[in-house]
Amino acid sequence: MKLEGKRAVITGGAQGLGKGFAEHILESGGQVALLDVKVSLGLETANELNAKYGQGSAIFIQCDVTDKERFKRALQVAAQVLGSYDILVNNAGISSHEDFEVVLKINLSAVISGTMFAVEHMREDKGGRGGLIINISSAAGLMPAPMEPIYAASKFGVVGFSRSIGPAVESLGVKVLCLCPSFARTPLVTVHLENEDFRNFVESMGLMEVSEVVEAFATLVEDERNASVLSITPGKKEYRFQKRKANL
Ligand SMILES: NC(=O)c1ccc[n+]([C@@H]2O[C@H](COP(=O)([O-])OP(=O)(O)OC[C@H]3O[C@@H](n4cnc5c(N)ncnc54)[C@H](O)[C@@H]3O)[C@@H](O)[C@H]2O)c1
Ligand SMILES: CCCCC[C@H](O)/C=C/C=C\C=C\C=C\[C@@H](O)[C@@H](O)CCCC(=O)O
Repeated sequence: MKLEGKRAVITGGAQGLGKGFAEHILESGGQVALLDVKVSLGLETANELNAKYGQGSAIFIQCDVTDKERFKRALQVAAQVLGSYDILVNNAGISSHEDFEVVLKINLSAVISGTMFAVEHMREDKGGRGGLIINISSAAGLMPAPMEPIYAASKFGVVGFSRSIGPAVESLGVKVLCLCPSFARTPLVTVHLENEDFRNFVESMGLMEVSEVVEAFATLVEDERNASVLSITPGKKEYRFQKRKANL
């Protein structure tokens, strides 16, 4: 998909990878709505992006994606303010929490509800204009992560969901893509780097800059292969599960 003139909603867009994806869309001539629980940071980021890319290019909407009604309403507000939206990036995520169900709610359930809401908005058989849904999983959605088993469960879930729902919504003009980065330099990772074991593990895998993940995101969006899963590790970008069997 060419991004010029396209309108995107990005969950967890106040910082980190979400902010990086927003910058890429804006640089390509699109507009963005950032949804996040962090209100002052979200407003600050939207102001920064408007100053850089032109007033009206970015809006911020406060939203906790685990609250289904508010998430639905936030998407409706984004559609009203932007005119519509062509892309939803389900990016909001956390690594760990004392209550494992919170991790599953943010990292997996909200990806599912966001996808369902966006399909309803985009579906061509009900007057929509089609679109792209990009779900952010992780390398921990493709391989075991013994340090974070619940996180890994949520991210494996995102890969399985994206590969399954993509073919199911293709006839509606909607494609679902999935991105699986290994470690990147964002607050999600950097807050833990003082822990020596964690730091050693990250160093053994390598730590990407946000720009390397954004470059992979750009490839995924441009290629627009429905139900595809793109893995990005330092210096290596690779489509996984290439051979799709017939849709059952
Ligand atoms: N940074 C990495 O190394 C890495 C690697 C692989 C995958 N990921 C995934 O990429 C995504 C973005 O991660 P990041 O590294 O930018 O993290 P981050 O912590 O820097 O940013 C995540 C954003 O999500 C927001 N968020 C959290 N819970 C939310 C909720 N309930 N509702 C709305 N917003 C919420 C946060 O406020 C924050 O702004 C996550 O899904 C993460 O699992 C990150
Ligand atoms: C197997 C590949 C991993 C892929 C990257 C993943 O998506 C990103 C994860 C980001 C953060 C993970 C943090 C995990 C931290 C805890 O397990 C803990 O070990 C950190 C130490 C706690 C502390 O003292 O801060």
